[in-house]
This record gives sequence, structure tokens and C-alpha cells, in this order.
Amino acid sequence: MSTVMAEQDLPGLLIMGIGGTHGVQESLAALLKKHFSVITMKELLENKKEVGKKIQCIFVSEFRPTIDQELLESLPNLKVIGNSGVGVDHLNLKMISNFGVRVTNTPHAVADSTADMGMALMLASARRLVEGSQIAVSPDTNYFAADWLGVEVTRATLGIIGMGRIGYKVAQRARAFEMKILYHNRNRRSQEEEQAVGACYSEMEDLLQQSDFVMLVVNLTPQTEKLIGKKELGLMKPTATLINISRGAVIDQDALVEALQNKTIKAAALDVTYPEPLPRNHPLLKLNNVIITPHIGTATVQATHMMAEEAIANMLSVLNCQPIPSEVFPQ
Ligand SMILES: O=C(O)C(=O)CO
Repeated sequence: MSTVMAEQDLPGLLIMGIGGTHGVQESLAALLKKHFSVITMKELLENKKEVGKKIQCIFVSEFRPTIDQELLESLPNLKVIGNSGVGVDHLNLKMISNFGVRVTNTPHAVADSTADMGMALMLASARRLVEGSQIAVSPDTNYFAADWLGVEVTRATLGIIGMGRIGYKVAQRARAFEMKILYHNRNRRSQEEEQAVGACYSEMEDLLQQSDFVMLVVNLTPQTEKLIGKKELGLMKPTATLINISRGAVIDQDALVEALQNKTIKAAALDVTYPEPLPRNHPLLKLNNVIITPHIGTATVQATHMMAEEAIANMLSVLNCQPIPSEVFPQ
């Protein structure tokens, strides 16, 4: 007897995202279809009453759509929202939990690609890659590298703010560049963990004063909103670079613009901004000491697949009443 469930017997899963015809890349839709009867937003909107009853899970892919009260009211059998990604600041956790719905995230799948992105931004900013690329393709071929010298990250001091999974992976990578690594975190890492990557715990103020590169890797919470403002930027060296791979709102962006314009700090490299994308007339887009990428920390073939796999495992655990690998709770 076959143990493969017929499509109509699989739990209904709503995909919320904007890529491809299913709301995610086709390859991810195929992965999800092995375990779920996949329903698109369009199908739900066409027949809310009937289709709504079938949905037990929502898979939130990369584009952070709104999950509001009205949507939750239309899904009486919803049990879990499987977020693809670690940050859940786009979800109203309290409101969702009032509906008895669990929320899960994917902290393991995102760690390597996001840490790589932090390193990529640090190196790109230090070695002025974006400017270099523009010069290389410009009509003016009469350029001198000596006019736009970069700096080396090797043996420089890196201050990591937020030493969770991603922060720690950044430290592992930075060690290969012989960097002096300072970190600040709510909870200090064990001595063994610190020694394994050669990282020293530091108070925020000391970290900001001593680092050549400051990298933000914290979750966005009410405690970390505008964690880096005028005062903190003022503590940084005028030769220092601020790198953000967490969330845009962790920085007071007006203060950052001012600090970059006044050369309080040398440069910024941001994978995240507030809002995303920035309005095209935003002053950050006019500065040549800034690199901005469009929140692509996990935009790799490998990470998107691992995130889907981690989210699937989380959602199936909820449906099967098993221990949930990565559940997120309201604060
Ligand atoms: O996983 C997330 O939430 C990210 O934003 C990674 O860049």
C-alpha cells in the first residue's frame, strides 16, 4: 500500500510572497508541494470562504507581506506561520498569538549567507569596489588608483554588535583576516566560544571608540530601535565604517546622513534601510561614501532552499504536535 498522501489530503498552505507564479520561486514551490497542498493568495481571494477553511499554514517568503487581523479572521483552521528568515519584526506576534497561531523562523538557514554579506559589504566599502567598478566602465580611461586608495581590513579592529548565530559566523570569518574582534551582546559568550574566534567582550562605548569597522547584527526590537544615533556615531572614529546587516531601523538614519555628510564617520555599507526600498530622493542615495544593497543577506540559491526546508520542518512539527525546532514568541 502506498504511503504517499493524495494532494487533496495534504495540509493546506498559503504562500505569501511575490516571486514567481506561486509567490515563491518555482523550485521552492515544488519543495513545499511535497508536504502541502499549496494555495496562492490569488486563489484565496477568489474564494475566501471555501479556500480559507483549508489553510493550516502560511509560508512567508522573502517579501514581508502584511498578515493582519482581517486575513487571520478568514483562516479559521490556521495553526502556524512559517517565516522564511530569522527577523520577524514584520509580524505582529501578539495579535497572531491571540488567534492561537504559532510563529516559527529559520535562524540556522540564514546564518552563513548573512555573515558572508557582512564580510562582502565590509570588503567592498574598505576597497571602494563600487567606485572602482564605476571608474573601470566610465568613458574616462585616464584614472589613477592612487586617487582613490582604500584601506585594508586585515589586522583592523572589527566591532560586532549582536553576537548571535550570524554575529558569531562573522567573527569566524574575520579571524581569517587576522582582525582584532570586539563584540557587544546582551549575554556574554562563554570563554571557550570567545577563544575559538578570538573575540573580546566589550562595552558598547569602548567598542564604538576603538573599532575601524562596526557591524550591526542585532534583531530589531523596541530595545534596539535607533540603537545607533547621533551620540553613538559621535563616539566612532572619523576613519570608521558602519555596516548594517540587521534592520534599517536599528540606525537613526537622519543622524547617519548627518554623520556621513559631516565626515563624523568615514563610510557606511547597508544591506538594510528604513524603509525598503528608500525613496529615490533620499539623501543616503546621494552620498558617495555609502554602499546600499537591497536587503539581499539571504538571497542565495543555497539559503533560500535551506530556509524553505527549515520552515517546512517547523510547520510540520506544529501540525504533528511535535517539539518545534524554532518557535518565536511575543516578547
Ligand atoms: O533572515 C532575515 O530576517 C534577514 O533579513 C537576513 O538578511
